[in-house]
Amino acid sequence: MLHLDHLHLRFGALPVLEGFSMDLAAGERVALLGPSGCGKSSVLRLVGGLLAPSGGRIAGLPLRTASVFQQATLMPWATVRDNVALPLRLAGQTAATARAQAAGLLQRVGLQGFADALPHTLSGGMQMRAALARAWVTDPELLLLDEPFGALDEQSREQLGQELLSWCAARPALACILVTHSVFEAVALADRVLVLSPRPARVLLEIDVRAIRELAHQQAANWTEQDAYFALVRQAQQALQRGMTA
Ligand SMILES: Nc1ncnc2c1ncn2[C@@H]1O[C@H](COP(=O)(O)OP(=O)(O)OP(=O)(O)O)[C@@H](O)[C@H]1O
Repeated sequence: MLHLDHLHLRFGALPVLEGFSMDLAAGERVALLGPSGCGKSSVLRLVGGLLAPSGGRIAGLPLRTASVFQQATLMPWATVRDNVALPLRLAGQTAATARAQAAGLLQRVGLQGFADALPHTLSGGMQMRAALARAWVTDPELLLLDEPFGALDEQSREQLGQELLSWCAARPALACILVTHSVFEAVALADRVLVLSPRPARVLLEIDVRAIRELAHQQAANWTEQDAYFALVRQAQQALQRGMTA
């Protein structure tokens, strides 16, 4: 579906990407894991059209793309429902239709009862739920997630991660790129993990989480899914450490 082909990006004299490539199939979740400042968010911003590459090519970008960032970035003066309804209003739907759809989504993310609240009256986790609802309301084909759970406590991270998985499970064609600092989150949420080098980012290691989970299923008697999970986490951690010391 999406092809990033030898992307180059500089900020002034700073080379951030020098020939970065990756592919993403429809329905696939790919996590980008890498040291701080290596260029993960820049990749997302290029895909989201917030930055233009100085070289290379982005092909196969779907029509409906939605982004969620570490900050919920809700409009402070609008109710939670109107925040979630905004993408539909911008797409030309009537206020009544957009609000009705937003209300359904708010229920889905556990924010029923908060539709008329202003964002500042919600906790960080609740604001992030609203931001996810705002992304989901457009029924995107591609979801760009930039450390969406980074500012949350562990329990909220876990809960929202599970909600994300169940949302994706109900939409088999939805593809996601998830930027995260957490090896655990990457392995738990992604189908494929790309471990990136320090800037300029290049792929040090690609882990196919699905294939290894499948292997664990086949060998269930002596290798559980939990063993596979920790093996993957160790593999990613070692690749990150090797990248840092290379
Ligand atoms: N608008 C900008 N102007 C100048 N430099 C920038 C800009 N945005 C990012 N950079 C620099 O580009 C590099 C890559 O930034 P980016 O945000 O993509 O990294 P990252 O891997 O997402 O980092 P982190 O994990 O810390 O969020 C960093 O060195 C950063 O300082």
